[in-house]
Amino acid sequence: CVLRKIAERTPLQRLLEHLLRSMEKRDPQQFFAWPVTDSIAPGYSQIITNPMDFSTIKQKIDDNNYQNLQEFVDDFKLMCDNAMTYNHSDTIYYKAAKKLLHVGLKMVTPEKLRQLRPVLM
Ligand SMILES: CC(=O)c1cc(-c2ccccn2)c2ncccn12
Repeated sequence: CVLRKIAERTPLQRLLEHLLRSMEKRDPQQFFAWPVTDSIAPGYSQIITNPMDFSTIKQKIDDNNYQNLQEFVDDFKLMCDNAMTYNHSDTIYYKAAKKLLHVGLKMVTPEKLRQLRPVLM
């Protein structure tokens, strides 16, 4: 039979998956769940050069593509900034992005990180 290598998780991957789940909970309408398409957002791919969404972040965690927490936070900020670039400030998407950015960054303050399994910090 083929020996299957069970995907073991590094401590960083476990931390990032916890943070991702917490951030996704703050997006109940799932505006940020999947890549934004040009069909739902006309001209999106011409305006936003570096698209990002939660499903892409999840894939990067699974691929062990993040070397550290900062790279993960940078993608989260990119995702929110893209929405605040493409969408006008009076849209639900802009407002959702602004709120999500604020809430998400509070999750990764040193104080909050220390509260996560202190033994790991
Ligand atoms: C994140 C974002 O910019 C976005 C998500 C969506 C979206 C995401 C899921 C379902 C419906 N719309 C959207 N629609 C129009 C313009 C922008 N957006």
